[in-house]
Amino acid sequence: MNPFVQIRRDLHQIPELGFQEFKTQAYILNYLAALPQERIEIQTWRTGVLAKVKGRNPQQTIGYRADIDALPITEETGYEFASTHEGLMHACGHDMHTSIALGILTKLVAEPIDDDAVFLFQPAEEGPGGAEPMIASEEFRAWKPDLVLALHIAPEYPVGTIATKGGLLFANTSELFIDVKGKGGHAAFPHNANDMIVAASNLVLQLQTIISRNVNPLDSAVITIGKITGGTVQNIIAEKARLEGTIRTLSAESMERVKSRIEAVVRGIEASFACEAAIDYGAMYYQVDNHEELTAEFMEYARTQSGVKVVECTEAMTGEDFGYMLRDTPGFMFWLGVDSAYGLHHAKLQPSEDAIETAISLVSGYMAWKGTR
Ligand SMILES: CC(=O)N[C@@H](CCC[C@H](N)C(=O)O)C(=O)O
Repeated sequence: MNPFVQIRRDLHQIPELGFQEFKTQAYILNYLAALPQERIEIQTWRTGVLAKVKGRNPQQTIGYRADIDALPITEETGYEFASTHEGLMHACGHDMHTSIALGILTKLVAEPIDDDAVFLFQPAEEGPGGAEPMIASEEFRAWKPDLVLALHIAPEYPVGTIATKGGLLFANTSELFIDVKGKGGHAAFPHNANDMIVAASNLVLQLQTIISRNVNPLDSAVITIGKITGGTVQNIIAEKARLEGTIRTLSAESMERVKSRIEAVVRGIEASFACEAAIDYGAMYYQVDNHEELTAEFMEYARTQSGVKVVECTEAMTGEDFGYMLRDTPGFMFWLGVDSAYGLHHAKLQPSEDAIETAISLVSGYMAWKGTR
């Protein structure tokens, strides 16, 4: 078996949430410690790792970023190597991302290039966001790359296909938490209470009218409420309820417009249900804006590689805090086909492990081509 498939399986068994990636960090550090050390320098930052592979005659630093955190999902893959952490799963492919990054790094240690390469094993992509504070850290600034790249697995594409485009690739995101508080009471006497289950249900539906009635149909936006909690038992009117969701827009300006409409709708719910409501926007991610020339150059390079099919895709409403790295440093992200019947954030996501070798060979080849004179 390809050693990086085994690494992916090891990581798959120990999924951890953002900024709690202690075992994952230890795994990465152990792996790096077992490599020949002459060209490697290592720093840790919170639960992340930064690893430099020194080049033979460096004129620039090429950055490669992999996110390492997991999601609060109970796995249903039936894998022999399923998650051993109850309620947590690598359901967004970050186990694949991390093993691929270790594979590329290993290749550059064995076959050094001229330029320095910095590998950023970044915590907390799913939330609350590790890229922005990592960029601000002394550790990152000491090794700031001149260009940076990353990939994300794509269940909908076959293995061997990569997809990307210059310019906007992923949306602006903002988490959304809304708490409503009314008056609880006996289920039989609704007129003596203010039922927050009914208020929250109305709110969910009214939020969707922002997308259908307030956003220009030619400018896409998404509001998804992924979780509703409230109440205690079936025959007590709920005093409180909480909606948890996310907002996606194609520009920072439409994010502001959507938020101002959310605030108006929430004020309306307060008035009509005689309740109090509080909005918290949680973590926000800046759009992933691929550098036009570097992306075009990478796509051209990838087209010359046997077994690689390059697709020019459209932008997607997914979010990625890698957008902050690209706001700071030129570079790009691309989708890596992994051919899974179940999509990202699904309990049955099963990315094809054949894509690990494809990605290691494509990206290490590109970095060698870009970083050797
Ligand atoms: C690639 C991917 O699936 N990224 C996540 C990023 C989540 C950001 C944040 N927690 C939010 O929900 O807004 C995504 O859901 O797109």
